[in-house]
Amino acid sequence: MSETLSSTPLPDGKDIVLASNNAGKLREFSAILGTAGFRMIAQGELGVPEAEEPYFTFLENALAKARHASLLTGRPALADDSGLCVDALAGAPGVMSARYAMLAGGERSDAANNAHLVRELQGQPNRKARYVAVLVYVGHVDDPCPIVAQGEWAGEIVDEPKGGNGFGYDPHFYIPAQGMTVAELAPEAKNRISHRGQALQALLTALKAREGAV
Ligand SMILES: O=P(O)(O)OP(=O)(O)OP(=O)(O)OC[C@H]1O[C@@H](n2cnc3c(O)ncnc32)[C@H](O)[C@@H]1O
Ligand SMILES: [Mg+2]
Repeated sequence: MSETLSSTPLPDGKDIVLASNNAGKLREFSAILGTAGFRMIAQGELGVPEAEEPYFTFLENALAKARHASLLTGRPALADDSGLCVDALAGAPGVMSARYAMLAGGERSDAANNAHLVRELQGQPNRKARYVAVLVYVGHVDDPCPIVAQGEWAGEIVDEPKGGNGFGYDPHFYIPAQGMTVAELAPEAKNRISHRGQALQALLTALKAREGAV
């Protein structure tokens, strides 16, 4: 394996590198895992550049991102590959959620992705969709037993954006049970019930068991 970016061991064994550059995800990770006694360090703070995400499943991309961060830092790493899967679009944008508009010749931004999504669903009565998050934790780059956790959250795509919270597709992702879009939900409410929140709770249980903390 190649040189790590930093060889200085951290004093606390509970430091985990968050293998993500998405500020929205990092906020949600820190809010949930911070209260569980794990200190999160964003990979950007350690100089880790964006990893390649060449695969067609969330699982493979998440594993690639976690290994990449662990390889370059020499530390445990946690990655999240997630996205929006729309029934009427055969599961698209799926693993391409972050690059949806870009792959159609537009820019890489939440605004462009949302505009592209609304266009693609024009005249389509079936609005069912779900968010999916797959989390992978590796204790080290060659960890033969990564911890994997998955969460899903069902909703409907609405044309009119509503709300200012969250990130990504949240202003267009309506949750019938809540009667509002995810961007209208308080951040704590989203973290409690979201795809990422569910996956993180499962991951935490497994992580604590591995740490011998339960
Ligand atoms: O790979 P990293 O660095 O973690 O950041 P990213 O934004 O590229 O993340 P992904 O490759 O996993 O792509 C996920 C995209 O799916 C969307 N997404 C995932 N979770 C979401 C959420 O909770 N709310 C809104 N959109 C979400 C959003 O557009 C993300 O950019
Ligand atoms: Mg990405």
